Amino acid sequence: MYFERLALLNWRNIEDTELTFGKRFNVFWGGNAQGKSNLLEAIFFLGRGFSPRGNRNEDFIRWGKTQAYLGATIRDGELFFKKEVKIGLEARDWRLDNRKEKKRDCVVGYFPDDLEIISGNPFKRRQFLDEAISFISPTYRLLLKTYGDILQQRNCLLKQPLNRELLDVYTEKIAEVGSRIVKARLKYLALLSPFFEKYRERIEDKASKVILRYRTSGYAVNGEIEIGDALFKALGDALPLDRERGFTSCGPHRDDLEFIRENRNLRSFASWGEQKTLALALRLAEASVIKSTKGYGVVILLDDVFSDLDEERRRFLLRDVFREEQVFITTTELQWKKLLPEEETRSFYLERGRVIKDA
Ligand SMILES: Nc1ncnc2c1ncn2[C@@H]1O[C@H](COP(=O)(O)OP(=O)(O)OP(=O)(O)O)[C@@H](O)[C@H]1O
Repeated sequence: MYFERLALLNWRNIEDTELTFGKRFNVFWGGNAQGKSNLLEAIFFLGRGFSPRGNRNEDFIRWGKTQAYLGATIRDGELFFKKEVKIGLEARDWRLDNRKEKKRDCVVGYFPDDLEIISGNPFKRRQFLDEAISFISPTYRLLLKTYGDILQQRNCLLKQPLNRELLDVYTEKIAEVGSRIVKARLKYLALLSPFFEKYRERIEDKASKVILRYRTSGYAVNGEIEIGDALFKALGDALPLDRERGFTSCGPHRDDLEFIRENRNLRSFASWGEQKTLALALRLAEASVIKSTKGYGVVILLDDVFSDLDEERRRFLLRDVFREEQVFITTTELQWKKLLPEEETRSFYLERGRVIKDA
């Protein structure tokens, strides 16, 4: 699958632009704050249906305007389709070949905000897991929705005078649906971890491994007791405190993913450089899981990755990792461009939201 054309109107600082991309490497370059990441974000938004940089319509729309438009022609083997979205201040209108439909495509992006997956609060890591799993398993998305609804109802009940019978029904439901979420996350981590370690090894300076460890919020997942039973018991034990606080304190909505090196949680110890390479390894692993489970290619977006990598690592990414995918790269300097195959590379120079050179 690859993006053949992209049209943008009033998307962030980009006024009105139409671009034709190459099947392999597409480089957006220029000075700081010219619109490179905005362009990359537009591709991600069209591909996946949400932005990695926020969710407010008014932020996507060019300041002073009331509507933005993105449209792309996407090729998939012999097929091609047109995907569009109009973003108003209040609503989004998705179209697929002129039909009202929203489709999720195989786009994986590394953006600088991804550092928060390593060092930010647990919500960021749960969000990473949930988005990645939902993409390969649409039923997981439904499961999350169901869980969210039950949780909300249980939290309401916790705040009301005790209705033990009804509360027990919701506790059972939380344990049942919650355990399915936890199992899906553990299964996903088992798929992700070997890829993550493979990429980490190649793009980090450190030899010591990083283990991805799922941390539950007060219930066991050690195989000795069924996860649903363990969660049910933990929910029961926490009930007096949960009623005092008015919310459910254990379950997948409170769990975390830990990055452990030499018994230390990197959330508190990773340097900025480590956070960056680990987050990059994680996104590359996410793409590899999609390829291995779905069996088809992924469009890769890399926002400001190359400036901090040495030549060996750049070469590894460009030659060993991305052998056939369409790759979009943003950069402020082009010294490393010689590593890209000239005949398979297109460059787009950006200045104040306008693409002024298409080499
Ligand atoms: N809704 C909007 N309307 C107009 N301009 C916007 C909007 N949202 C963001 N911008 C501006 O777009 C500009 C370009 O942002 P972008 O993140 O694409 O920069 P960049 O070229 O990737 O720069 P860097 O190399 O520094 O990351 C910024 O100055 C930002 O303030």
